[in-house]
Amino acid sequence: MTSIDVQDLTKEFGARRAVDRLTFRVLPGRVTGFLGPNGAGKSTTMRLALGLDRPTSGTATIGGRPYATLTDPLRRVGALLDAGAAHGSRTGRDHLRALAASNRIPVCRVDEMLEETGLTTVARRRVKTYSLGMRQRLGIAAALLGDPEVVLLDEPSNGLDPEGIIWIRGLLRRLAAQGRTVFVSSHLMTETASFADHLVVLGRGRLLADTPVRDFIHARVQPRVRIRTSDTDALEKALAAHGHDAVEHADGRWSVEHAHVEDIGRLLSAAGVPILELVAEEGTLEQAYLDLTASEAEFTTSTQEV
Ligand SMILES: Nc1ncnc2c1ncn2[C@@H]1O[C@H](COP(=O)(O)OP(=O)(O)OP(=O)(O)O)[C@@H](O)[C@H]1O
Repeated sequence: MTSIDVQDLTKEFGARRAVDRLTFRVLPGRVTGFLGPNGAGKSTTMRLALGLDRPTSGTATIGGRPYATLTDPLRRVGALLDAGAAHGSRTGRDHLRALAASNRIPVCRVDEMLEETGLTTVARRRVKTYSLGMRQRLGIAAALLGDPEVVLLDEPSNGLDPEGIIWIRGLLRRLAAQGRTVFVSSHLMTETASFADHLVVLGRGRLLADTPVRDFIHARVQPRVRIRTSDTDALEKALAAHGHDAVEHADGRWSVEHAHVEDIGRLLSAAGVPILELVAEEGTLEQAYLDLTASEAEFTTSTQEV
């Protein structure tokens, strides 16, 4: 099993503590979203995990070993940190061929990855002529070239157009379904909610949450049910009998706060209330995240969710 293990990790830049006694694990078979506002320490944590920077204290290991000690690291761990990393005067294809050659990766992977990332038609163009989105795709192709078990991507949706964003979502889901360990940083909530199963949330270098996305939302945002009926008296009576308050809106719909659609649907059905519309209004990751950061002061490492 190849997990990423971060243990009591701290990184200081002069007097500034960018990463503060961070402990979490990123497990295989799921996409873990790495969230936090600008400057929270996400990139620094990824750089430490990849051995690009030295921790002040603590450890970050991959499959139990520091990245620097891995043999054939590109075949174990694929990373996208900076899409500008490719040499501008090389073609995209040559960039990948050079990486394959220096990492003992079969050259057939180059064309496969160009295809996978939608770059086949521009593969013979120099990288300096690429758009930001194309560079991002090339960075992802490079990360996946060695067929790695562990994938770390820092803001992979950067510069991608809507079609690219849909593509990356599918790609991340596929990588996790293949059993890989997929760790993806972002500061875009809706985007992260669309691909992540699990979340690690940072605030000012500290761990604020390490929890499944679903639990993260449910713990912070109360669900609501919206109803439309042709018999409002029966609706109000049935809800009141079960201790629910219904609020009528100008458009004729009713809503019930703090309620699950399964419960409301069942009780209205049992009471014979005609239902024209029944909608679950689940909280969003954005609402949950804002709730968390608003109460950030209450969170310490002793109350973190694991
Ligand atoms: N090489 C460095 N020297 C000094 N300070 C640094 C260095 N790298 C990062 N920092 C500081 O560490 C903190 C964490 O930065 P980091 O880039 O890890 O955050 P981030 O969560 O990735 O943010 P963003 O979403 O903006 O990329 C910031 O205050 C940043 O200014």
